[in-house]
Amino acid sequence: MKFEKMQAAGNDYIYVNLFEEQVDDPEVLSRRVSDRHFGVGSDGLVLIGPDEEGDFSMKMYNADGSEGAMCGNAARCVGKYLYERGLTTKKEIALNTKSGIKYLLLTVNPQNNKVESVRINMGKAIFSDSNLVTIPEMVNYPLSVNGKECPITFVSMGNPHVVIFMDGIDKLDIEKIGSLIEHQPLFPQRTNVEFIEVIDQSHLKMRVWERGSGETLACGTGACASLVAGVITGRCDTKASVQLKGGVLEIEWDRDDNQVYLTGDAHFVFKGEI
Ligand SMILES: N[C@H](CCC[C@H](N)C(=O)O)C(=O)O
Repeated sequence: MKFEKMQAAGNDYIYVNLFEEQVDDPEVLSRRVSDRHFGVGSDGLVLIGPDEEGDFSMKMYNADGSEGAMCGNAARCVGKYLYERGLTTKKEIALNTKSGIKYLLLTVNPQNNKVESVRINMGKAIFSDSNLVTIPEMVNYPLSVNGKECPITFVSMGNPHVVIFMDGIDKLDIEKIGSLIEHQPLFPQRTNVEFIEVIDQSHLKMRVWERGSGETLACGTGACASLVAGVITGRCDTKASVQLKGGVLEIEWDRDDNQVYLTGDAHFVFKGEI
């Protein structure tokens, strides 16, 4: 099976083109390729395929094999893959995901015809979803973690996110606290967790603990959820740069229409065959 490894802000996935390859058990394949010692090494697996409703489809799996409904960093990589590998000449692509159709806008360098950045309409930020969280509208909700009260804000971007504003995120024991929150019974499908330091109104610094993959260098949906949580708790503007371990993402929330936009780059790392 042929694959390509791509990364966006250091969030790396193995990409398989279903127009050419067949994948029978994506959950097993994701666990196998993601392993950084016994596999290729990635945060998960992404499958690119045909679609009846949108132009193409994207499916994403975490490193533990669980399926994620949406992935902002992978969606940008898929845009670059589709254009540069010749599957489309469109610069506006409707990508169908488990959380609905997302619209991608590619910025292409006319000199070399390479995709320099991708802007995605990530859709609505949702504050209550009984499938994802048992308490509606958790804004600065005092969650008890390890016997300590920790104010959390819940935002779904199609997938669940818990946002925590705090100082000193560099020193945080994210393995411990991230995993504890991921598995809280409040979140029936587990949750992604973002730790945010507010630099100023338009600059956030973030570390992320991803459901099913552990700490990753970036999370697009997480950056969107964090900006929205920052706005509703009065900490930042509706447009901000989010600095992650693996790069910077630009996020904008059109509050009137409740549409969140994510912009950032995407890169090929290598091609391989297993
Ligand atoms: N890294 C991804 C999100 C993966 C989410 C996944 N961990 C889940 O919801 O289970 C992003 O850029 O949006």
